[in-house]
Amino acid sequence: MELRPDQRRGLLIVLSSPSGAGKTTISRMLMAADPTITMSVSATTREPRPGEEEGVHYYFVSDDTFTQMVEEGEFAEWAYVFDHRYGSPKEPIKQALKDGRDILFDIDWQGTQQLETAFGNDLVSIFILPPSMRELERRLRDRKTDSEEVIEGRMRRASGEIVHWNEYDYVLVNDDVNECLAKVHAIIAAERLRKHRRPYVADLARKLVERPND
Ligand SMILES: Nc1ncnc2c1ncn2[C@@H]1O[C@H](COP(=O)(O)OP(=O)(O)OP(=O)(O)O)[C@@H](O)[C@H]1O
Ligand SMILES: Nc1nc2c(ncn2[C@@H]2O[C@H](COP(=O)(O)O)[C@@H](O)[C@H]2O)c(=O)[nH]1
Repeated sequence: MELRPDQRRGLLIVLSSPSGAGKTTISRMLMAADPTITMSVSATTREPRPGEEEGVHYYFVSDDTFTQMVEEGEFAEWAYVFDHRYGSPKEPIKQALKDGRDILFDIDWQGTQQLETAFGNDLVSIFILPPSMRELERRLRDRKTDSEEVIEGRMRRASGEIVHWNEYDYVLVNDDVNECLAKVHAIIAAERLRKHRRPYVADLARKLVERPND
């Protein structure tokens, strides 16, 4: 079959950060700017926040349902985060890779490690740092979605997430959100051009060498 110049493998794009650093905000801006990217919708055992919709932000499931999903091998990765379980369904990932579409994950470091093991070269991982712990706490409070107890728990666990920064391909500081978003766009644009994702260039180079007079 003839290869098209723009034909390439789909990309798994992972965003991780301590809670409140801005991955959800950046993911939504990215999706609005580039509708070719699909968001991976996780399943979680936590309660929905005001405004969160079933099947859009998460699949909200009971503990028993989550256990059943794990046992039936429905997750590409899953982990305990902040006393709840969260997992990325496997099927949409397989479909996206097959169709050459990019899929975006807002997951923690444990999930990133599992996806890296499973998908290796198809994954690009980005860690987002807040400019300071004080600003991280301000953002969590300003969001007004969590109780004092939840905010304190997330702040206590922030450094446990941040220590994994060096396991990621890229590390960005989300100070000005538009600047950070522009850097995420630049990373994705460059990653899409990497030679191992583009069978056309390998094929063209081979033909140019084999048939220099064509
Ligand atoms: N660069 C920024 N400057 C100021 N506020 C920001 C910035 N980026 C995000 N925020 C705000 O910080 C709050 C937390 O952001 P967001 O919900 O995107 O974080 P998160 O990393 O996805 O958190 P979680 O892991 O809990 O889902 C939101 O109210 C968001 O509007
Ligand atoms: N390993 C996974 N982590 C996930 C997944 N979905 C979300 N998350 C991470 O959980 C925390 C908390 O999220 P919140 O929506 O309750 O604020 C955050 O760090 C997410 O990145 C998942 O499927 N797997």
